[in-house]
Amino acid sequence: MSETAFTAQSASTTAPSAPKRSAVRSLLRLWPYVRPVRWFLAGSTAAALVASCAGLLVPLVLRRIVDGPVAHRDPGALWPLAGLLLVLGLAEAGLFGVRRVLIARPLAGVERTLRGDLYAKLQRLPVSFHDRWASGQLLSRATSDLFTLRLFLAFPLVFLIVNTATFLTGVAIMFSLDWRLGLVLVLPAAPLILLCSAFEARYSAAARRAQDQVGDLATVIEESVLGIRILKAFGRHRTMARRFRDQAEQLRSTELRKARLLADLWAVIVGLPELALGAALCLGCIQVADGRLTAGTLVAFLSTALALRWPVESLGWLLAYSNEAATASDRFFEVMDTPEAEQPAAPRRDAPPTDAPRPTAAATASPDGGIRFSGVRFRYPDAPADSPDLLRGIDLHIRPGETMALVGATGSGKTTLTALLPRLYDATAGAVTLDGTDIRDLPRHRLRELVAVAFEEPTLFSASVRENVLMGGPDADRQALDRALDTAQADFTRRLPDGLDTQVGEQGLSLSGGQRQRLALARAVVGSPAFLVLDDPLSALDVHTEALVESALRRVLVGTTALVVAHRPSTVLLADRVALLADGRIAATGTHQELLDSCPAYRELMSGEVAGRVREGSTTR
Ligand SMILES: Nc1ncnc2c1ncn2[C@@H]1O[C@H](COP(=O)(O)OP(=O)(O)OP(=O)(O)O)[C@@H](O)[C@H]1O
Repeated sequence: MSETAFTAQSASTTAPSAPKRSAVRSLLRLWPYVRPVRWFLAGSTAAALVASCAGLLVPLVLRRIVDGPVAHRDPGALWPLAGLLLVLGLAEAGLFGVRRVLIARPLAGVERTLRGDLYAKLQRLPVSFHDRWASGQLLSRATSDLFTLRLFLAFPLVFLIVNTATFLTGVAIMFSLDWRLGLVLVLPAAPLILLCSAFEARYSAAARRAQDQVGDLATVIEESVLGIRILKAFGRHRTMARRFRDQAEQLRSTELRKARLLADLWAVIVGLPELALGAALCLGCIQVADGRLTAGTLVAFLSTALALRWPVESLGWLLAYSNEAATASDRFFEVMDTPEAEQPAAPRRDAPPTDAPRPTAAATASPDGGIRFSGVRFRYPDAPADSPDLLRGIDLHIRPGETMALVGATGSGKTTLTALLPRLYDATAGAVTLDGTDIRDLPRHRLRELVAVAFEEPTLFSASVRENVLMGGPDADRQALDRALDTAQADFTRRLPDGLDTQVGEQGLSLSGGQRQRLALARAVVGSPAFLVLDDPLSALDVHTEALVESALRRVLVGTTALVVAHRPSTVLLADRVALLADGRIAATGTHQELLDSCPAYRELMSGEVAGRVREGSTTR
């Protein structure tokens, strides 16, 4: 992978965003995931609803107490009513507890399913998708966004329903107690509704910005952690810290904007009903003084109004959280809706059966055998529109059992060409065949069995040495594993504290570059692949180890058809023939000596000391 490619990748810190849809529509898209737990959700909502309504009965009991035992000075009649209050309180508390128990486990399951689907989708999406999306954006979608969705299903969704129902029931009770006082209290509803809809539009824009900024921040943190050595070595940690601070500052501003919006809404949501309550209190007192209302009814009315404070005041928080959940849902489905463009094509009529025995170099000596690129063109999806294709008609045949070195100037497209073979990218025109079969006709798993790859940048996973190597051939036995480690001169692994069971840290950070490269090479050869792609696999090795690996690798290459990207003459020497890539085409092929004799561009590429060393080396092969 060239430096330019890295820059392109890391620069795309903000993921493409989808068209805006309403919060309700965004949330409704979650229905397929919620459907399996709908009865738990309904049960939980019902429990909360009954609990809330039990709370609303309290003012009615209070009215009886005030107009009965209190007005008539009859303490004896108080006990049954006090008992009833106690039962109502206990029922309310108990039912809210039941609600939580009912919903906790099913919703954890929903979150797990969402996360599992997102992860599977990320695995299926083509490499070009990952080139475009910053990893922090994907990380934040898989973690904080899904957490937001679970919390929304557990609280705001339930309480939006419960609080609305409680509010309507409470208003009905207040109107039945005294319609004039009821009217005074519901008057602020109209401006509140208008305010809420204005709030929704503004808040959802801020919520989207904040969640995207969290993703950008995660990208900066991830890059800083992975690139800590480079940052320290170049003394760039302050620059990165400044970038982090800037991003964190932007996020802080957005969060403050959200808080301000919420505070404004909150002030009105709390202030208006308080004013209405004060007015109702004055009016109620006048009515009691006039004898048109009993004291008990006024107490019941005011208690009901106070009981409705939480449903009304929580509205701001519920709306805000629902908006964040709608944004999280949008962000989740932006990934899920991305087409997996590079679907396996329908097998062609002349395609071999997928369970055909694994071809070997010896068994495939037909003229069509080996690897053939025919008229292959390729351009990256995000390449500038006015730029020419990177590969502009590649015609190259690597015969069965042959090792072909691919050389070319830096940035000429060597890595890109090798990436077409395991279909990390698909050619935009032309065809690549393996033993005569178009690679698009091979199921992915079959293709990956046939072709093994070792990249210049060796990536290791947080797993044992054994697991890392066996990724290249899960069925390989102990001898095959030992052979692969010997080929890659990776006997250092046996001296690690736990031998092959030693965990190598994230990205193999605890190993040296050369050690990682050797493990990546062992991974490529462990499955005895029919076709091998090596992208400058020995670049990090010292001269002595390189010579040892080369001599062992020659024995492996005899049995496979291989394409080896070569920057160094010593790597060219591994090959039977060399292909020169220039201007998006194969400019020349031949043995190293033939090209040196006949191709000035090749001579130039291998000029000076390099050519001399190669010539020397070729005589010793
Ligand atoms: N993922 C990508 N998206 C867009 N453009 C890319 C991507 N990867 C590479 N490129 C572009 O393709 C060109 C060829 O890159 P490639 O890595 O194939 O070259 P190379 O010949 O292997 O270079 P080197 O010898 O330096 O490794 C680069 O100039 C780069 O601009």
